Amino acid sequence: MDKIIVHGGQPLSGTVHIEGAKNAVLPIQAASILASTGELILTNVPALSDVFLMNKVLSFLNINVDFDRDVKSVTFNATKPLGTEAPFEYVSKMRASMVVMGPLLARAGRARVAMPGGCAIGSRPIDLHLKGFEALGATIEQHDGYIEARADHLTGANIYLDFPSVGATENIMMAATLATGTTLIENVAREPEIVDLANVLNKMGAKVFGAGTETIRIEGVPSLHGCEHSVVQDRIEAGTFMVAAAITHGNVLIADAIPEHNKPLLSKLAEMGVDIREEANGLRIIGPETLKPANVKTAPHPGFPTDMQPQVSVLQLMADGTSTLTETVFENRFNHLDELRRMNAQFTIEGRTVALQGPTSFNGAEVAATDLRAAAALVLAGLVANGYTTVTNLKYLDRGYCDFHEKLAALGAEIERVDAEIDLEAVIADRELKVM
Ligand SMILES: CC(=O)N[C@H]1[C@@H](OP(=O)(O)OP(=O)(O)OC[C@H]2O[C@@H](n3ccc(=O)[nH]c3=O)[C@H](O)[C@@H]2O)O[C@H](CO)[C@@H](O)[C@@H]1O
Ligand SMILES: C=C(OP(=O)(O)O)C(=O)O
Repeated sequence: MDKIIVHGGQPLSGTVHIEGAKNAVLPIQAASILASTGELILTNVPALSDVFLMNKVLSFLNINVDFDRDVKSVTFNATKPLGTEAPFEYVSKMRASMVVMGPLLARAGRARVAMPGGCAIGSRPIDLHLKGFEALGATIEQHDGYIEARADHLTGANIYLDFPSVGATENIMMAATLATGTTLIENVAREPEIVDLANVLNKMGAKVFGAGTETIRIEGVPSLHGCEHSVVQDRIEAGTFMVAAAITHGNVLIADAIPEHNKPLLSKLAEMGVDIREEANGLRIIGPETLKPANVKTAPHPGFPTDMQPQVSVLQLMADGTSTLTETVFENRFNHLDELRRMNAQFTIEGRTVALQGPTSFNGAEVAATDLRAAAALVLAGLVANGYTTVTNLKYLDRGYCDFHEKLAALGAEIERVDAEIDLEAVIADRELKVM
């Protein structure tokens, strides 16, 4: 496995292009199950390990999947009879493979999916998904580490989610597209990725109304067909580069960023003294000399995204004073802080809130990613650290960031990705030779 080596201290400048969103493309890939005629053709698909894994799950279900990496496009053909089982081998590697359950149940009347475990950021139960399927008329059984849902046919129902879960909203919404009658789901997730999924389903012939609001209504239809769709931009990747520009006193145009999707982050950046300029083709982020402290609390959309919490903790640690950060969505999403402590971060955690003391003079160190956004946060800290930072466990980074180090290098960062076996000293010696 590779590692990233960053030599901190370079201000970033230039333009960075944002990929299609991981959290939009994964459920949309799963939606291909619903197309009993025609092909689903997706463009703006990011080349991420999660995307490849979801393609493997779909191939296992007997769907033809053709990924053309050069043009970032995937074509799905689900017209053959489908398999109905997503095995442990896949689900254990990626929880998001759970979203095949709703469409499989709707299309094939049966879905057997390995029980997803927890992960580094929390226990992540799926009770809301299952309650939704039951309300639509499915019977659920759990044995031998698998969850099995069955229904001869699904019938529309009124469903209230105790929490606006993204995955449960997607799974139930997809199941309901082929149910008989009307389904009303209340207290649903309102993330831009939910809206993107609803847009695809409607292009496929579904009747989904209200995505992006607290209530989604679905009028069931007998069948769905293929269509073409370009995946929405990744607001979390965009936000990560915004933080990179802000902490390095940089001047970076985040091309194709969608300001409405990043409102909570942009509002915090402005509060902290970052200069934000809306331009014709994106958002320009100019980092100030001194960042002001600000308090952040994560919440479901349109609240501050938990997927930006680790990255924003680095921003807060760079601010001139103490900031608080409260995580309300996941019960264990502060793992990156222990690694940042090894780089000289000072903080105190009390329950779900951490008080971060800035300004931090980060020191380079060898640190290990514990999850996807932790990996990004550690690279960000490396960009402003004194000396060299080595970030290991890049399998997490590759789940959600495409060409991350190349994009940072193109903005002026001194960053390389090398084989884990290569010594830091050898990388430094090589770099000094190149500079001479
Ligand atoms: C692939 C994808 O889109 N992943 C995103 C999705 O994950 P995911 O869909 O798993 O997140 P959810 O919105 O479902 O989870 C949010 C919270 O609800 C809890 N919960 C969820 C379902 C359930 O049945 N019961 C339950 O208690 C979870 O444990 C968690 O504490 O939304 C999260 C919250 O914005 C993001 O961090 C993830 O990046
Ligand atoms: C937590 C995340 O993803 P997942 O739900 O796929 O683990 C994330 O994207 O930060």
